[in-house]
Amino acid sequence: MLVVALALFDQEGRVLLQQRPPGKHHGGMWEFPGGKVEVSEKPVKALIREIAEELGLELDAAMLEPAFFAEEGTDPAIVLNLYTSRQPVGEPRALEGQDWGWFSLAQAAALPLAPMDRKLLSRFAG
Ligand SMILES: Nc1nc2c([nH]c(=O)n2[C@@H]2O[C@H](COP(=O)(O)OP(=O)(O)OP(=O)(O)O)[C@@H](O)[C@H]2O)c(=O)[nH]1
Repeated sequence: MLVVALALFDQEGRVLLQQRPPGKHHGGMWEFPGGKVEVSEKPVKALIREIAEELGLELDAAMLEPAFFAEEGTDPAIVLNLYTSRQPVGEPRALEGQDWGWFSLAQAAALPLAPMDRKLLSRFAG
């Protein structure tokens, strides 16, 4: 299964993270916003769709830079492709009622992060 996510940075170098809903897999843990790529969907299009659904932000493919990936050897295996964007995009809105915030890399590392998101975050710090 392919999942795409976004590390969106603000002007101060803080990154946007959101909290997964309780009751879901890794519920209550923090993650980069994003979601599953549907069959026949282009990964960048899936990311643009997910960010619009979750945060009400209209991104453009040209704003998205492929960064790192992480994988989990579950069945089915999950590959999480992370993109970055550092362009101003306006004020996010939590359209799914989720908690979210801007965090320095140190603040982000102190949160309870979903496992692949933690691996990906560490790539920025290192
Ligand atoms: N972001 C993230 N997702 C993970 C990790 N491990 C893991 O199995 N996943 C799975 O990857 C998928 C992420 O897609 P999603 O954010 O759209 O998932 P979701 O729970 O909203 O699922 P849904 O669309 O079926 O309601 C989920 O199935 C989630 O359980 C992880 O470490 N980080």
